[in-house]
Amino acid sequence: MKQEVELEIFEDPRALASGFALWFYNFVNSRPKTNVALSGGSTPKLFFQVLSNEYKDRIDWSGIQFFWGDERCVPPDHQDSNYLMTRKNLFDHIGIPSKNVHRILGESDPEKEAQRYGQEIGDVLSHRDSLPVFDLIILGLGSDGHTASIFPDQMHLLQDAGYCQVAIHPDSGQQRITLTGKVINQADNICFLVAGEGKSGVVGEILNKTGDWEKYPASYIHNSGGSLHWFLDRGAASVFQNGKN
Ligand SMILES: O=C(O)[C@H](O)[C@@H](O)[C@H](O)[C@H](O)COP(=O)(O)O
Repeated sequence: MKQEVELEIFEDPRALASGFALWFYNFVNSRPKTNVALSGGSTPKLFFQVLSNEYKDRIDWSGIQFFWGDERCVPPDHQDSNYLMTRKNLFDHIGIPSKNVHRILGESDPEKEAQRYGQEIGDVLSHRDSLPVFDLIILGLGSDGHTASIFPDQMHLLQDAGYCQVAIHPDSGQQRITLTGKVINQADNICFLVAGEGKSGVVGEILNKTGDWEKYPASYIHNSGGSLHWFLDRGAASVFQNGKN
């Protein structure tokens, strides 16, 4: 079954962050409770800043359970930590109960933590077809086609039977913990946030199914039955829109 992609294109990264913040506000306010998995990366950072500046008092934060789609295997005060980025740009500015923040313990033994976090997800979320269901997963896209921490040389993580696994960044060798493709694709809503011309080639290939699209993990993210949204800025959308690749 071919899944429709809902696409929104904004002028620049800041407009994209504002547009997605409005979408997020409407989403969480239309439901009593939300389980969301966050992403690392530069666009989510802007999105968190907009949320804390403009939506701080307009969202009932106690109704949201925050998880992560991936984390770097570093302590929570390390500059590479996705948790630290979220804390600094969002949690430090809003009233979020600590029981609502389900962080990946990047400082723990990676294999054990992947197991533990998978168990935590399994315990908190409801299930469909024996898999936990996120209401929303926010994803970024690397210029090599990776998403969460599923890299092109580790495509097996798309199909892995676990909920979480250890991944290795192909260039730096840094260990990561990532949700597997099965859990990502079980989400009710998946939102890619992608900004910048540097991503335009890979975005064009994935959305037009041209070139090397089959080699990119992000090409295999489609939540059967759910909604798949791509939020782009003009730079990231340029090749896709011109149909140049
Ligand atoms: O922790 C991470 O690094 C990610 O979750 C990763 O998948 C990221 O979203 C992309 O690499 C895009 O990152 P940018 O938005 O910074 O380009």
